[in-house]
Amino acid sequence: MSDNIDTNDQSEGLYGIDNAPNSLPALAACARGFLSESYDFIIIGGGTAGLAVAARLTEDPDIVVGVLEVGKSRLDDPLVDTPATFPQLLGEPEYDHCFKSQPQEGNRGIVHHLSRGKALGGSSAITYMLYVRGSDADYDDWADLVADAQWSSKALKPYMRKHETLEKIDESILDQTDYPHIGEHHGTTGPVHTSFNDSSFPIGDSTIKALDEVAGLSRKPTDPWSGDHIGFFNTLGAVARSGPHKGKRSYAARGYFQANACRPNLKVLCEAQVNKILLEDGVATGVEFVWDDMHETVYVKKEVLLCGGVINSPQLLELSGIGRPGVLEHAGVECKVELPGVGENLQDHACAVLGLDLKPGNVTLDILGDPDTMEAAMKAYVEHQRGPLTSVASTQGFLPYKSHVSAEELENTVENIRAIQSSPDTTPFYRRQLDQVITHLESDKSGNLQYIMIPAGVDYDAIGTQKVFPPPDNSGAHRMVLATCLQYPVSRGSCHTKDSDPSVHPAIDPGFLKHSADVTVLAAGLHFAHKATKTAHLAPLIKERSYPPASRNLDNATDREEAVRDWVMGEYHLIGTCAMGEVVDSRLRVKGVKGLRVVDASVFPNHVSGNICSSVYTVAEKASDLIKEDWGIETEVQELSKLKL
Ligand SMILES: Cc1cc2nc3c(=O)[nH]c(=O)nc-3n(C[C@H](O)[C@H](O)[C@H](O)COP(=O)(O)OP(=O)(O)OC[C@H]3O[C@@H](n4cnc5c(N)ncnc54)[C@H](O)[C@@H]3O)c2cc1C
Repeated sequence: MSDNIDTNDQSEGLYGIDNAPNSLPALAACARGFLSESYDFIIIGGGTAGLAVAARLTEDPDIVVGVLEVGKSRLDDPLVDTPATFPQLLGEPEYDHCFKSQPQEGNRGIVHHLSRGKALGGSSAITYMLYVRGSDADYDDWADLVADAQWSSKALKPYMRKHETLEKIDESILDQTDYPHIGEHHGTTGPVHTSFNDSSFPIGDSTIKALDEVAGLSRKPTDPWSGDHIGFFNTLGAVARSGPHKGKRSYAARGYFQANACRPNLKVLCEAQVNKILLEDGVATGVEFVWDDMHETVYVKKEVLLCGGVINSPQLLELSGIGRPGVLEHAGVECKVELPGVGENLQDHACAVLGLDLKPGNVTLDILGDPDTMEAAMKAYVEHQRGPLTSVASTQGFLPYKSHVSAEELENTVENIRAIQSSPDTTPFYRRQLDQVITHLESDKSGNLQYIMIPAGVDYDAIGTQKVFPPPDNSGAHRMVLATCLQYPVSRGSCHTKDSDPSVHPAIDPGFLKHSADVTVLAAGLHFAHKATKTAHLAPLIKERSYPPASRNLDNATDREEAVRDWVMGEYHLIGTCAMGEVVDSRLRVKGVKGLRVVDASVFPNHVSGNICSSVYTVAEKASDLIKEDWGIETEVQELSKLKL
């Protein structure tokens, strides 16, 4: 790790203030308090991106920002703060919007529960906290799609660093072979703290060795956060390891909001549901919201910034009359701005899994089912803010699809995709996206497939309730899951409002396995993972495979594809429903409307390889500078450009 990282340095002032309620003056107690201000910017959604933008814009004391968030503040809620308790948040309406998908035809008609954070901090409050970045090619793809070099990997790197504080690796990790990192690609003063677990399971090391062996890899990625993450390693988590929030989740509400909650020019109203963006002559002038059953209106002096996330941002555009005319007519909403891309291009990373029961003597998080061990873990957490309750599932890595298949198989997969490109129904945008997917498939360096080892069991019947990660029981059994996740899907879904009533959830189709090329690629990944379980590093540790069932012979190609069709789940990485290039321009302004931008995961024009929260923070940091530039507010761009990258 670079010597210049001082994790105790809180001088930036973005982190680590007292958490007592009276230290959060920016949190409005009621709608009247919120409405007593007049705002330059209104931000819809105090989530991952929304709070980042609010923090950056209010660095200028003359800019007044109001944030409306439908969820509650969960600052100091132990279920949010304690990394190991994240599964308990999923499927709980107090924390999760609990969306449901349309039946997924590519996946046996299954209806998926789609978690989205409903809290100050949004989905960053309920993630499993893996801190991963995309590869350089991903952001260069964005820049190509929107014809704007400002979105290239080179241009975004300062923003990757800006949101992060990399913490020191724990001294108790003696063998650091699988913990690669180089300081120069990491931030030292950002609001989001990232760290490695302070303990590890031997099964994680065995898994990395097994995956390395089957991949034929002898090298480790130099720094998987540098833009090249091919290979297997222990990843970072968004968990603080020092300071007043040691051992807790590091997320937008903590790093971007709480740290700035004394700013007089920032107001946040929670439990406020925005129902509509007001448009006058093509200009966004304010929003209508409901708080405690009261309908309120707030007007804005400069811009409305829509940060409602990948489901609610397109829904709100449509409820406000911006979108595809047929969709709006069907929902009973008058069309004010025709914008056919709204709600289209929905993508997620679909995952297939191998469930493995381990032989006695192996230890996973299931150990927490033993009351004595749990008591010891709680003690370590309460007294020292460390131990298994502060851990994330860190064993993971990426490989190119090309490394898994023969030249002929690769060609067949590519031909299958080219067939879509030649269809007259394929939009020019999708055609160009598919060019990028093909380039990734043909590359030796592209992370088409991500592998994640979860040291715990999964309930395969719970996909519709999101209770897929059951609490550990006291049976003494130890289980692990090896997930294979598709990073550049060909399939596209959509998210459209069904009704002019904002409380009706939109129709959400994540499009899992809609196109057979996605099944082919995932099945190749599943084969690779299956082979890893047969190596001398893993085979002696495994009692039996619990999933897919033994009736699926994973040495057989047809069975592998059927196994993928039987069960996939999303990686919670929904993106793209207000895509840059289609719905917003490269300055994130909604096309055909003045005074309205979208800033959240919905603007990603195409998918990236890896978990996406870091990319959302990066987009928000970039957007903040774009907004500042457009309004003549001083930015840090010059200062950033001086940083050595
Ligand atoms: C369960 C889960 C696990 C994940 N795990 C990881 C992980 O380990 N690593 C990783 O990198 N990524 C992970 N992700 C993905 C990542 O967290 C999200 O992609 C990212 O946080 C999305 O940020 P956003 O700003 O687009 O939306 P959000 O953070 O969801 O913010 C949207 C906000 O808008 C609010 N809102 C919506 N509608 C309205 C309205 N009408 N009025 C007022 N407020 C509204 C919402 O309540 C929410 O707070 C995970 C996501 C989930 C859901």
